[in-house]
Amino acid sequence: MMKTSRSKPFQLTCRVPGDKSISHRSIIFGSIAEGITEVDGFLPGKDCLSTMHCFKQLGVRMERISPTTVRIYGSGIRGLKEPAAPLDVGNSGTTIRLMLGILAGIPIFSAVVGDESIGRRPMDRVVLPLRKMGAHIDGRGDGRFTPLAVRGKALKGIRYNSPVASAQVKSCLLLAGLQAEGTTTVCEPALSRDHTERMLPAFGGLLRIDGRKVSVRGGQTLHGTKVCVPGDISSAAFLLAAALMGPDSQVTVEEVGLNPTRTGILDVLRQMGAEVAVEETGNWCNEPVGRITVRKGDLRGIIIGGDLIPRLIDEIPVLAVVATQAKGTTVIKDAQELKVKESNRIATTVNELKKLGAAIEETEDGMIIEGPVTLRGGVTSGHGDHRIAMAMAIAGLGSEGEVTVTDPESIDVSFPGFAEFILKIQQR
Ligand SMILES: O=C(O)C1=C[C@@H](OP(=O)(O)O)[C@@H](O)[C@H](O)C1
Ligand SMILES: C=C(OP(=O)(O)O)C(=O)O
Repeated sequence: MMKTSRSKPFQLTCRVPGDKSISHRSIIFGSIAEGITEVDGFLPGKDCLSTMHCFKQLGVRMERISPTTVRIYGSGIRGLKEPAAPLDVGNSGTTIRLMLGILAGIPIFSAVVGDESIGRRPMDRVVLPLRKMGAHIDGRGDGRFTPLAVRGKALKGIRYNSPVASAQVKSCLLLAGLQAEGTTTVCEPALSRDHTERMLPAFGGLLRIDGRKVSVRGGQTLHGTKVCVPGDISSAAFLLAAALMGPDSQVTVEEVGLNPTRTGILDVLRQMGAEVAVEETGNWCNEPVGRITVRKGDLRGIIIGGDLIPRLIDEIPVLAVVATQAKGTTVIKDAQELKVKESNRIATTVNELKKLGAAIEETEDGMIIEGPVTLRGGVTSGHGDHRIAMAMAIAGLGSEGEVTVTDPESIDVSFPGFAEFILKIQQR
C-alpha cells in the first residue's frame, strides 16, 4: 500500500534513476557488439533487469559492478547462443519488441514469454514487418500475442512505412536490419524517441536519417563502448508534477535526459502556465543532459495532440493529474496508443481519477479534463501499471483526504526509489 496526502509547500533538488529506454538499449547493443561495454547510471528497474536476464540466457556474460554499473562482455551478434528455456521479458514491451528484431535473424530457436500484461499487448506490429524481412515467428493468435516462438533465419532488408509512431517498432526493425541483406528503411508517421539512432554510432554503427525516415545497412560489426545513462525524464515528470499540485513548491532535477523526442512534457507544462527553466549541461553518448526546474504558475487547460503525443506518451497519466488543477478544459487527443500500454491507460487514468472526484471523461483517442477541482481522498489501483500507480500517488499530494494506491509494487518497473521521494516530499 502507498498512501499520500496534501503536501506542504516544498523545495526539492534531486537526481532520478537512469533512463529506461537508454538502459535497455545499452544492454542490447553491448550484447551484440564485440568487446567490453561498460554502462554507468544503468536503471536497476525490473524492466531493464528483464533485458539483462534475457541476454544472459542468450549466453552473454555480464557483471553488475554496482547496482547502476554493468560490464558486458560482448561476442558479437553471432556469439548469441540458443537459450535452454523460454526468454521471459516480464512486464517489458521494450524488451520483447527490440529483442525480437535480434532473434529473428540469428540461427537459433527461441520461445518468448512475458507476464499477463505483455500477453494483452500487440506483437503483430513487429511480427508482420519482421515476417516481410523473412522471419519465422509464430505464436498465439497467429503471432499477435505471447507466447511467441522464433526460428531465426537469414533476413532481407525492406522499406517499411510504419502505421504507428513507435520507437519499439522502429528499433526492432533497425536491429533486424543490422543483420539483413541490403538496406532496411523505416519511416514513421511522427518522430518517436530516437535513442537507438543516437546510440548506434557510439557503438561504431552507421545509419542514415532523413526526417522521419531511418536506414541501416546489414552486415555491420559493432564495437563495445562506454555508455553513461542520463536520468529518466519520464521518472522526473512525476516529481515535476508534484511541484504543481500545491502552491509555492519547486522541484529541480539534475543530470536528466533532455533529448527533444522526450521533452514534450516540458513544452506542455510551459504552455499550461507553469514556470519551467531548462539548462543543458552536457552531452552523454549523443544524448543532451541538463537541469530542469519547475514552479507553479496559474495553470490553464490546453489541447494536447498530434506530433506532440509520441514526445510525452508515457507522461500522459501524470499530465492528466496536473490538468485536474488547471483552469478550464484540457483535451488530450490522438493518444490511442495509450490503450496498448501496460494497462489501457485511457481507461485506467480516467477511472482512477474519477474515484478522487476529478471531472474527467474518456474519449476514443484520449480524455477531456475540466479544472480546477479539489481532489478528495480515496482508494485507487494502479492496475499493475507503474505509471498509473505513480500518477495516483502524485494526485494524493494535492488531495483533501488521503489517497491510497493498493498495488505500488509495479513502480519498481521504472522508478525504484519513488517511495523515498514521496516520503521526503511528505515530511517537509
Ligand atoms: O522504445 C522505447 O524505449 C519505448 C517506446 C515507447 O513505446 P512505443 O514504441 O510502443 O510507443 C514508450 O512508451 C516505452 O515506455 C519505451
Ligand atoms: C510503456 C512503457 O514501457 P514498455 O512498453 O517498455 O513496457 C512505459 O514504461 O510506460
